[in-house]
Amino acid sequence: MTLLRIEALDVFHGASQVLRGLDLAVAGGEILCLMGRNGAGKTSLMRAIMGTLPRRAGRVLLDDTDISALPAHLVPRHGIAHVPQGRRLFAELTVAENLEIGEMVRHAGQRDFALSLFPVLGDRLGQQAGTLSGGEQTMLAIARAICAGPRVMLLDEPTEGLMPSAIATIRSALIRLRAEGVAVLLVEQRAEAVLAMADRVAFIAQGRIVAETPAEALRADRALIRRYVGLG
Ligand SMILES: Nc1ncnc2c1ncn2[C@@H]1O[C@H](COP(=O)(O)OP(=O)(O)OP(=O)(O)O)[C@@H](O)[C@H]1O
Repeated sequence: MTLLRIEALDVFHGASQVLRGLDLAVAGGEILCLMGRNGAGKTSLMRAIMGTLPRRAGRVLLDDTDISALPAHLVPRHGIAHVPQGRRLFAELTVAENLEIGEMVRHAGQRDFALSLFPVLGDRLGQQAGTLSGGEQTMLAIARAICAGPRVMLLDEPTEGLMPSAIATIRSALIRLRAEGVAVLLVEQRAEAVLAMADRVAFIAQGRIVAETPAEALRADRALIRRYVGLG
């Protein structure tokens, strides 16, 4: 069942239009990977869903409820969590304090679940977030998002630049979230990662979705990825 639906979204940066009538839907229990060239509008889409980038036109629906009019700070309370590029942790605060900030969003009682996905964080609750390794910081950003009890999770290239062991842990966590019925929208550029996780793949170019396909079709014919990313 569709949890997140984006309809005819127009977004501008100043005078330049970065999303053009963009439509996209993500179901609960689905990992949808968004692929596209640099500057295609992937990050802008995530920010527009969260309301941190203004929308000129179009709607964002969560479970058929229009949340477009909500101020950005209320969007997470409705169950959409965002793990942005750069993670936006509170570097001076401890692991435990960062998790508490996630919990304050919805009091969802998800801390133990989040820590079960990333046991290393449980061993480091008193450590300052800024002193964690890159992979651990990404795990903390995802764990903090999970603490808010999301039904929809947006992640912007979470495994970029990480070691294979951290990537594997994060991948397992996203697969667990899918099993819990969360709708996962993942910006991911590397074909291997997409093929390992995605149920469906949407390709964005110049602010529009130019193709959508079951990941199965890409697994059967990997050359399709290059063709689709080159579209537009
Ligand atoms: N703050 C900004 N001010 C003006 N233009 C911006 C701003 N942020 C992004 N843009 C422009 O909007 C377009 C879409 O950028 P966006 O970051 O959404 O793309 P992206 O697909 O996420 O790219 P990348 O893979 O490089 O992160 C690009 O042309 C970019 O130059």
